[in-house]
Parts: sequence; structure tokens; C-alpha cells
Amino acid sequence: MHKRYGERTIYDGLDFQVRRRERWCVMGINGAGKSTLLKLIAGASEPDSGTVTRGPSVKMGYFAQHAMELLEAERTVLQSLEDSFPQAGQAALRALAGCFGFSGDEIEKKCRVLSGGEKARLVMAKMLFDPPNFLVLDEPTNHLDIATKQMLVEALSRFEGAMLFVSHDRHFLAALSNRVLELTPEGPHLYGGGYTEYVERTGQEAPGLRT
Ligand SMILES: Nc1ncnc2c1ncn2[C@@H]1O[C@H](COP(=O)(O)OP(=O)(O)OP(=O)(O)O)[C@@H](O)[C@H]1O
Repeated sequence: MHKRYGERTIYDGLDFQVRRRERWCVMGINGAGKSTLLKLIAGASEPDSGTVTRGPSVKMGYFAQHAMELLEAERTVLQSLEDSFPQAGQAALRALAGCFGFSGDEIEKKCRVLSGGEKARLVMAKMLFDPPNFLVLDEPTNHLDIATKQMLVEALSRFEGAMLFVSHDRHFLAALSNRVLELTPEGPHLYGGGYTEYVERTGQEAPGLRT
């Protein structure tokens, strides 16, 4: 596919495939087009030419920072889950909230008072309730505290579907990736091993690593 913003070419004939059980981390400097790729794959943006094709049984879950801004301010955590899953029983939704760290009265908190980490947890609870088999995650650990991040890494390491993600967290990259897609000015570089092997082989860490 081809994608440009005004004069700026982001992809000039990118050809890339994610197969079952592959877990791709997408690396590149600021502005390399990481988030754009995830948006294109998730259908949140369209290529100028070329196509994005999803397998017939693919059920995608997409996490992006803007999803946190879309939570309705005056709805509580529980109401927000009920709005997303009107068919689900209260007990199931309370259990779901509990799994994502909302205990006791916390499910009565309105979305407008939630911290960044709490919003991220609520968005993830919604994304994972009806499990997808392909996760597209744009910096999912940005607002998470260490305990929640660890919980997410453990949960995702048991996830059997495919993944494509952008992260600046070394532990997240190392624990979860088995493929590396590097977006460079010369074009994409595909690497058939995970992040740890990539670092061992190239001697380079991901640009913009935070930990
Ligand atoms: N809607 C848009 N209109 C114009 N330019 C855009 C738009 N979205 C992204 N860009 C530009 O396209 C380039 C790629 O953006 P993208 O967000 O994909 O980069 P990224 O690799 O995810 O960067 P970062 O690491 O900073 O998050 C950037 O230069 C960005 O400013």
C-alpha cells in the first residue's frame, strides 16, 4: 500500500503480512509511521492506494490512545461496560472490572475522574471481554503502573492470537514479540525473531525506549 500526508510519503509500496500466532512489534523513530500502520490495519485510516485485507475469521481488537478520550465522562465504569455489552449480566461485568483492577466501589467512579491508567484499564477490559484473535495495540502500557503492566504482559503472553504492537517498553517488547518490523527511511526491515534476538543480533535497542 501507499500512504502520504501532503508532500510526505509514509509508505511507498509497503507489503506486509501478519499470520496466525505471529506477534510483531513495530519499531521506528518518531514519525516513522508506526501509528499510521496500526490505523491502516485496524481500518481507522485508508491507504491512498493498495489494500488491507483481513482473513475471514479475524476478529480484531484495537487499542489506541484516542480510545481513552472516547469514554463518556458522566458514565461510571460499570455503566460504561454495560453500554458496551448490553447482553452481559452484571455479575460478569463486575468480574471483568475486577480482573482489570476495579475493586469494590471503584466501579461506581465516573469516567471523568478516572486517571490515565484507570481509563486504559477500562478500555482494555472492553477490548478483551469478547476475546479477539488479533490484537493491534498502540502503546498500551503508556499510562499503566508497574503492577498493571505486569498483569497485562502475563495475560497477553497467554493470548494465542496474533498481535501487532507499538511499545517503548523494553519488558513488553521482549516478553511478547516473536517478530520485528522496523520502519526505516529506506523502507521496512522484517526480522523473523523476537525483540531480544533482534537486539542481540543488531546490537541496537528500539528508538525511544523508555525503561
Ligand atoms: N492525519 C495526519 N495528517 C497529516 N500528517 C499526519 C497525520 N497523521 C500522521 N501524520 C504524520 O505522519 C508521520 C507518521 O506519523 P505516525 O503517527 O504514524 O508516526 P509514529 O511512528 O507512530 O511516531 P511516534 O513514535 O512519534 O508516535 C508523522 O510525521 C506525522 O506527523
